[in-house]
Amino acid sequence: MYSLILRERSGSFTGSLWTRIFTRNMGGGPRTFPGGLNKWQWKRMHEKKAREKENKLLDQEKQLYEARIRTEIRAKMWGNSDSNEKTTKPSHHSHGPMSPKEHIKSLADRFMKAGAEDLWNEDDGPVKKSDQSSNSIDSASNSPIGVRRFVSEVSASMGNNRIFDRSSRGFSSIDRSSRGFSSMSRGRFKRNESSCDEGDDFDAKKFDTLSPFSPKFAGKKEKVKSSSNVVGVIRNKGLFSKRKFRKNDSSTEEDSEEEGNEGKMKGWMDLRKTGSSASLGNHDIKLTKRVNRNVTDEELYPPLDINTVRVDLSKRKSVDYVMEEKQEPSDSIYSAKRFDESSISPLTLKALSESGIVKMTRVQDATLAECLDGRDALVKAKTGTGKSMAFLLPAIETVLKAMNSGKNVHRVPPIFALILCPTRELASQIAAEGKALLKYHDGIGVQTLIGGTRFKLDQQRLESEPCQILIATPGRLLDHIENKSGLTSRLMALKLFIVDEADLLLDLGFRRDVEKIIDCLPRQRQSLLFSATIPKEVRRVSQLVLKRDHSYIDTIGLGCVETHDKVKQSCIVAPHESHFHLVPHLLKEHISNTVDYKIIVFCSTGMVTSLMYTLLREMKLNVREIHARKPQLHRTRVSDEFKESKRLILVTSDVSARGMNYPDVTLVIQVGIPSDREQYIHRLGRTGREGKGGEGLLLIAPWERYFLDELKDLPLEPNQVPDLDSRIKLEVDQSMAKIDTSIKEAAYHAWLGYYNSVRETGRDKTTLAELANRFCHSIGLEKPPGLFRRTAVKMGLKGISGIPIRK
Ligand SMILES: Nc1ncnc2c1ncn2[C@@H]1O[C@H](COP(=O)(O)OP(=O)(O)OP(=O)(O)O)[C@@H](O)[C@H]1O
Repeated sequence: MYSLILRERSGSFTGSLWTRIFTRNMGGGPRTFPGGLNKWQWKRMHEKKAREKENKLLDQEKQLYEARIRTEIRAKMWGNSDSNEKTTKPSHHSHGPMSPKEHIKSLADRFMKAGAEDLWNEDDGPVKKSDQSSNSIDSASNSPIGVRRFVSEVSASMGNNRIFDRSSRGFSSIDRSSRGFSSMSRGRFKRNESSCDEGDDFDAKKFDTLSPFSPKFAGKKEKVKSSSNVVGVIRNKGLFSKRKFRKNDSSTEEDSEEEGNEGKMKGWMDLRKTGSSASLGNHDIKLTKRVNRNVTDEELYPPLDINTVRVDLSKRKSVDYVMEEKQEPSDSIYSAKRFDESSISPLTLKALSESGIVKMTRVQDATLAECLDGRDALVKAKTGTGKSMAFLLPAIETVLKAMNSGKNVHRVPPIFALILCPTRELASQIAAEGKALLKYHDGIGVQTLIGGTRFKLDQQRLESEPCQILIATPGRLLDHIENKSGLTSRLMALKLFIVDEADLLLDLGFRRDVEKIIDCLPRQRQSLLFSATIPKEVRRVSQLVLKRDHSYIDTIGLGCVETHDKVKQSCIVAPHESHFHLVPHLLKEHISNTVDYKIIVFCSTGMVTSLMYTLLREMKLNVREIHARKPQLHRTRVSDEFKESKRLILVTSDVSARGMNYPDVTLVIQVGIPSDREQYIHRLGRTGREGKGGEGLLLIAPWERYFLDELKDLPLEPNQVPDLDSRIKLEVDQSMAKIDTSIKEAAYHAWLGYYNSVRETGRDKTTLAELANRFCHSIGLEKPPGLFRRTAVKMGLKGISGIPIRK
């Protein structure tokens, strides 16, 4: 994320840039670095702190878990046998020791949540019995099925859309036969496979790389036909072997720590074979020995408990099933449920029906009841499927409830719902949607706090107009909090905290600000996180905001791609020098084939956006630009115009990548690699909204091909490089020649800054300098413009040949 910020800011490396704080690229205004730190020291300090905090959280969780397991086993060893279990059995929710039955059941509950596999480590799987097991137990009961495989089956029987409830309320499942099963089993390996539409057969090989307990490892490869079969297998073999707490995948320090542990692990693994059920790190050595002495497998895995689990699972019901039951086509974004079947207020219903909104989308159906219940939730749903409404409706209900509670004795007018989002345009868009929903609710107001407006005016507006729902970008909100504008006391009554585009806001670039904001919010509150992409790391750090017993609601489904089937995706790999020729060609081609075209062109930085816009304007195309360096008034005007228009091209940086709802976009072109896979998905998501069709095109240079690996599970078709006709070439060259050198120089600097911050390209500075020079020539600059010495030092480019330094 930081690199993203840098990209936006790196359009021109002027002195003023480096004296500005690395605020959010999309929202915040300038702030100075406290303590006289420079930008890099500031960044490193924050990254270090964030890492430390994460590690601390993980350690705490680990310790708690270990302590509980130890207590449970100790209780089991010393007298808590089956016979007296009934009298000594503590409540499931207490922190006291559990009986073996409860222990196995609670573990089963944890592991059998689809999605829980994110929390497993590679070795999770059943204990592989010593030789005699393979000889003495019949093959059906002895199949060395992995926990992953078991969950896959169980998950499959629940369909693709799921609600995973961390509490005992759980979800329901129905047996949907092998079709669902195979799609779910593939889901867990989505990074390695193309899509959930791939063949139907469950392939045991897929487990080979994941678990030493996979069928191949055991010398067998078998297909599992029914979940009851699997349950039987698990009952006999022991379901759970080891749960190691996975640390931050990206941290090399932590990686090496885990590697170091591997040797030790091997030692205790041998012991473990004799019977431990749930184990953790080296602490299980002791535990396993005790289990070995006193407890039999029979006691640890009582058949009755597995049956209970089976019954439990059969009660759970997936969202998918609900959809099928109500005859809704599986590719529709809509559910069969109507808003008037829910408990939202009649005045909101009136506003909805007036806008022609009757049916819920799937994400709204899947989340509304949960959110209205006051539960915390982490929600994942595809782009353009109505997530904003899914959180605005509970926000309005929360406000109504709080205002009618009779406890309204606040000294200052309270803010009951706070919605955090990454960009100014998105905040305004959500506010507009909120206002439309509140049309008939007198006295309830939605307001925004976003950068680019005057601080004092914000303050006056907040004081003079009703504001029970506040929508803010983190930077500006923090400015208000830090400047003691009276906002903190108004937030003390907060009931609901919502983070839209949660993965971006919990990423390192924003996380610190989000943490500071959370520190100012009451602990007793409901929190909801929404995004179309939720990488594993985000699921982990979501604990910063959510309660431990939050629900994870995923309407996409494991193994199903996060992009829409109706959006055709393709990729062109062409030399970087040709990109400025190819883009106009591709635009003209699309325009000639599409009557009501509406195109978004994403460029990697603000200044490259500016250059592309100027070129297209020179070529007399109907084009507009938005990026962070444009004044807010311009950004708002263009954004509104693009919403309303047809036959228009918007050239933009990532400020428009997330959440923006521009209806009926027919084509999205991404020039150069996006910052990551998630950003690709969000940019692409500007087309194909509300279940409509669209087209996405990624244009990259041959040396950017490595990025395609990140997208290999998406249906991205390779396209031929189109033959450029000489007229277009000439037109581009002539138009480029007319563009002011300062725009090109700024674009060169921004380009260099962007690719320097991309890990893969930033490592080899000499190659980077060469590529930058090629880019420089392609935009008509004779030689690369010099960098300030300080800038070159900070970027690690001082002394690199091809990087001139300004005198
Ligand atoms: N139930 C509904 N019926 C009809 N239209 C709806 C419904 N819910 C939302 N919409 C419309 O769908 C469009 C897309 O919604 P929204 O912008 O909330 O999508 P999103 O899931 O938040 O997308 P992104 O992931 O890009 O942020 C909006 O125009 C919204 O008004």
